[in-house]
Amino acid sequence: MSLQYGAEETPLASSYGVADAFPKDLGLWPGGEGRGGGGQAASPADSSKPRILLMGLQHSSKSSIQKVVFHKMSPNETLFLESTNKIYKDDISNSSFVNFQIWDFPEHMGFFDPSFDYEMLFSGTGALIYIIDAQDDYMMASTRLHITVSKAYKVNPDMNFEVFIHKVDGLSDDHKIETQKDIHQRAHDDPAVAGLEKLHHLSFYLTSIYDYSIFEKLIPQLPTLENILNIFISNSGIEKAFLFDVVSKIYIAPDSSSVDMQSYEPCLDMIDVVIDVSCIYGLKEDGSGSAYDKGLMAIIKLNNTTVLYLKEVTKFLALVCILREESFERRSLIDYNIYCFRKAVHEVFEVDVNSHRCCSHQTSVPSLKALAHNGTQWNAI
Ligand SMILES: Nc1nc2c(ncn2[C@@H]2O[C@H](COP(=O)(O)OP(=O)(O)OP(=O)(O)O)[C@@H](O)[C@H]2O)c(=O)[nH]1
Repeated sequence: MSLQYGAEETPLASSYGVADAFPKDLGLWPGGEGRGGGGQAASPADSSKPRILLMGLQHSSKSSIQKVVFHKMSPNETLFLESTNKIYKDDISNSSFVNFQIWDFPEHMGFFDPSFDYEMLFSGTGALIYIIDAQDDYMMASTRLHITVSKAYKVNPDMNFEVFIHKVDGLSDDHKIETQKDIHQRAHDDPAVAGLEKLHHLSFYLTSIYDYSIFEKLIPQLPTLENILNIFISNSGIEKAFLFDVVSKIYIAPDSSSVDMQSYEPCLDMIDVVIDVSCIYGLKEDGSGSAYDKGLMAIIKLNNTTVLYLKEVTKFLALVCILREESFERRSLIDYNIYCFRKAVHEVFEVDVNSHRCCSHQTSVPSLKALAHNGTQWNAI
């Protein structure tokens, strides 16, 4: 999947204008705080970053998804989250490599009120993710999904719609498929939705915070990065490699569906060790500087004739490779391939940023083809 985001540069002044049109008595623009770290209750002065809107019935998991994916909350801790009663706006750009806003919109706060300002909510939104709790009776959620997408489509036909059939960890494989089919069928049978051409392509995904699925769906660069990582590994004589976001520890692996913990854990530990040592001995005496610098690298030889090799890739990403000692003897070639890999990753994010800047409509995630045109070449061992 590639999520697409709107990239309109909405002037601040007009944001103030439309925000004022929200029904104030519903308490959606309060001075009060949103819950949890990192975000805030939405205010009229929102920036024009690409925006993803999370919607769904109460307890469908909007906040859990946001916290687990972007705030390192462990899935079990989500059991203690309180209900959200304001729009909760989260700016995902400072702590990670992804760059957009995600809004948790509690629809019970007036979405179905006749005076609700749909224009304000949907006009600046690039993607709407509707979450359906697969462990609950999903009839009501399906109906609400249809109403929501048809209202959103009227305001903003360019918007992308994705449906997460969520909490599938509790379902058997057969039950998952049945549920997906049923929800899909209902969407296409509904005359309100069936008439909207774009919604023929409404995408449904099975997700859970207890596995990798939710990360995969929320980080749009993921498939491209996965492909680049595959190309790098197959040309470098490397056993395994992970691309980690050093802050959140979200990782990308060549075959993410079958990551074995015996490879993953030492790589994760290595990042912690390197950052810890760097924090203790690498910062200046007054505490300034960064524990994760450009050019940072580390090598650890293990007692099983393998080597762990860590290299900085971007401000937020580190590549950690596991390779055999004899492969590591050709380190200069590996370094050259890492250099190509690094360049390719930078291009992915540059293309993304540039397309957000340049286009006035929807932008898509760059493909590997685009990277190939830019001339990155890999040397094989
Ligand atoms: N089994 C399972 N439970 C989940 C999953 N994701 C979230 N939950 C649980 O679902 C419950 C509701 O989650 P919330 O994130 O508070 O739901 P919400 O949509 O933000 O709820 P409101 O703020 O009331 O609208 C919590 O108890 C979570 O632990 C999942 O993938 N699987």
